[in-house]
Amino acid sequence: MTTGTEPPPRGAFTTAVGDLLRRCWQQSPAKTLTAAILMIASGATLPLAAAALRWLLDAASSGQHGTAAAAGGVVATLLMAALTLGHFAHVAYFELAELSLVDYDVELIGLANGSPGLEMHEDPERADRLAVLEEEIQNVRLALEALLSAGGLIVGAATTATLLALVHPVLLLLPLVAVPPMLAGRRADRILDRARLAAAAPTRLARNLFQLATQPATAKELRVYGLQDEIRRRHAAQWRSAGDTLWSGHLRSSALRALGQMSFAVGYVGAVGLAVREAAAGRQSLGGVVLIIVLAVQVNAQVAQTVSLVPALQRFAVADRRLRELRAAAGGRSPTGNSAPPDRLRAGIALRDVSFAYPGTGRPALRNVDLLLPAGATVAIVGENGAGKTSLVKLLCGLYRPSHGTVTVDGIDLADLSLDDWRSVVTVGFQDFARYEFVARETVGVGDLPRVADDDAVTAALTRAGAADLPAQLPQGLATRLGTSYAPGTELSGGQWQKTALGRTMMRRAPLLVILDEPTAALDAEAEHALFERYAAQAARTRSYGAVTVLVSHRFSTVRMADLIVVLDAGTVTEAGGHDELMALGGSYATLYRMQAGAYR
Ligand SMILES: Nc1ncnc2c1ncn2[C@@H]1O[C@H](COP(=O)(O)OP(=O)(O)OP(=O)(O)O)[C@@H](O)[C@H]1O
Repeated sequence: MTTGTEPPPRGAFTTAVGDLLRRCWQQSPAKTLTAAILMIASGATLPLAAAALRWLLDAASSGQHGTAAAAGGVVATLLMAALTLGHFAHVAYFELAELSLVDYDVELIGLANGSPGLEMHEDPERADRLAVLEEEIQNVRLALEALLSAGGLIVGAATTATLLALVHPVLLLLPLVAVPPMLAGRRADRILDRARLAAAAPTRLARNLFQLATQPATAKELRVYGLQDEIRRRHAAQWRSAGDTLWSGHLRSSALRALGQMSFAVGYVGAVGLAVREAAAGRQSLGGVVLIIVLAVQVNAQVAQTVSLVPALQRFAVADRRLRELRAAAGGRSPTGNSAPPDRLRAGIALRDVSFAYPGTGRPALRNVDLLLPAGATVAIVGENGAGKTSLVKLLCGLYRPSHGTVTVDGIDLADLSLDDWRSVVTVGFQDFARYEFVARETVGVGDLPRVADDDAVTAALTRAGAADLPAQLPQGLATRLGTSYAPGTELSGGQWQKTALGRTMMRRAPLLVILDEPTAALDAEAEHALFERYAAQAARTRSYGAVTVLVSHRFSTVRMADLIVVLDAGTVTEAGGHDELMALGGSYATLYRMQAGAYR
């Protein structure tokens, strides 16, 4: 992967332009053609109007009044066309850009969530790139306008060059003085790109802090701990840091652009001098002199426009390159196999010498784990904070691949399974479950998308999850819109949100793996115990087809019912067995169990 601070590789520019045009064409061929024709036509009108002006002046100065009147009509028509064609083109490409923007957004959502694993979200470098890209891709309207204007400019510049060559060949050198501003513009843009990338991390952090400071979920803690000023201070510091970086980037790039423009100014003064000398020597008519002065002004405008267009196109080329890199990264890592999972488990899920470190950390979260989750068993995983319980769950879901060792499902390596198919038979209640601000029915129903709107299925899932009372607590039952972040709805308590998450885990009809990774923290010990009993009862039902139920909890009193209890410590399995077996062993499980049991007495 190239870094964002490098210039776009050769060909990136044409690839980006090709990509944009292809996307526009796919959205609407008619609008793409209309916008292109109108912009190109508007590019030729001004130089042609200058030629018509010369015709008008020469005819008028030689007393040919009829010809002068006809030329005047042509000048007026061309000027009107120059002033209006761009506006009509604008109507066409504006809608085209909106359509393309939606298309880019859809692709970005797909890329952020499309990789089989979590790399896109948990690798800070890629998260930064995604944040920059989300912002830059919004410039697609400017890029499209720049691209169409560039088409018009090419036609305009060719017409202008032909007219200049006809008057005096040396004037063809005029566009050459456009080269330094263009080079300066490219360099200035690279400086700006580097500054944007450097400012991405503090900007992201500042936005996080802003959300932290404004979300209802955190409002209580901020007040109790008196964190408002601290968060405000940190937020301001991050914005300042991002702002300073961007300001310095803008300053340096603007200075460079101004320097480039100066070189054109010198060329323009030379062209006007030449026109005056030609007239003084009697080698040019009045019309010819005016043509040189008008065309030189147009060359100036064309160059200024080119210089102003290049950054928009370059920025777009950089964004397009980032998009390609993200596409490659999303498709390149964690490729998924295509074997189908078994329809029932016979042996179970086995971890063989599994070690795992999160990308970029080098510090193993799991080390040499050997474990069999037997078919039909209820397995409890216990361990201190940071012991590796959630990491183990993520590996079981195929959200990450082990750095070493294998996870097999009835002997089939998880890496060979189609992850989509595997996940269609896995259901998980995560510790940090999502709060979908949909109507309640859908918030639960997304646990089994084909039945998202099936009231009976949702009600049955809530009942199995011990949350049958939830719909009655909502003003419009399952039709109640939940949450208040985006639309007026009903805010739920922490425990109620948790119930929606638990309901989701009960939506799938015949899962092979059911995981509860501490989604019960908002429930009291008694409620958690009752809930785990439900899951154990559910496990008895699913045992017939070998489903494995995994419960992660810190509450030892509720995990004792599991068939197998696994104790994790600093990423390794230190004890595994049934409750009685582990109590007899007298190890850390027995000690912690007695401690917790004592606390409840
Ligand atoms: N996304 C991540 N990137 C890098 N390191 C991580 C990430 N998530 C967890 N870790 C690290 O991996 C180790 C194991 O974390 P894990 O979340 O698996 O622990 P846990 O047993 O589930 O803890 P808890 O009981 O607090 O939920 C910890 O050292 C943690 O800091």
